[in-house]
Amino acid sequence: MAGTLDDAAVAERLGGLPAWSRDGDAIRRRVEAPSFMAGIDVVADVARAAEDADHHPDIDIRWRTLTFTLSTHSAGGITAKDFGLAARIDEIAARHGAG
Ligand SMILES: C[C@H](O)[C@H](O)[C@H]1CNC2=NC(N)=NC(=O)C2=N1
Repeated sequence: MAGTLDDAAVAERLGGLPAWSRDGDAIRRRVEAPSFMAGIDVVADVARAAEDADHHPDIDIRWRTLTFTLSTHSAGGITAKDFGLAARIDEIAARHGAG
């Protein structure tokens, strides 16, 4: 589908984002926050970044563990937009002391 990255391009970009891995038509990372509320703050900042980018992750919250899953539904796969938001999520997690 137009805009989707091929397997080699996905693998190359994942090389620059070591916390992320591929799962089919999506990329995913887990974030461990220092506390439940710190995790919620991460989610709130990611939500703002997602709105700015008009690109929205799936988010799973389990106490201090957050899982972010990114895929471009309109394109039917992984695009540069997913990697752009992944980099933002890494910055936000680091700012909140989450890893
Ligand atoms: C109209 C709007 O741009 C689209 O619905 C956007 C919104 N956020 C989105 N987020 C994601 N992850 N995939 C999309 O295809 C998508 N589409």
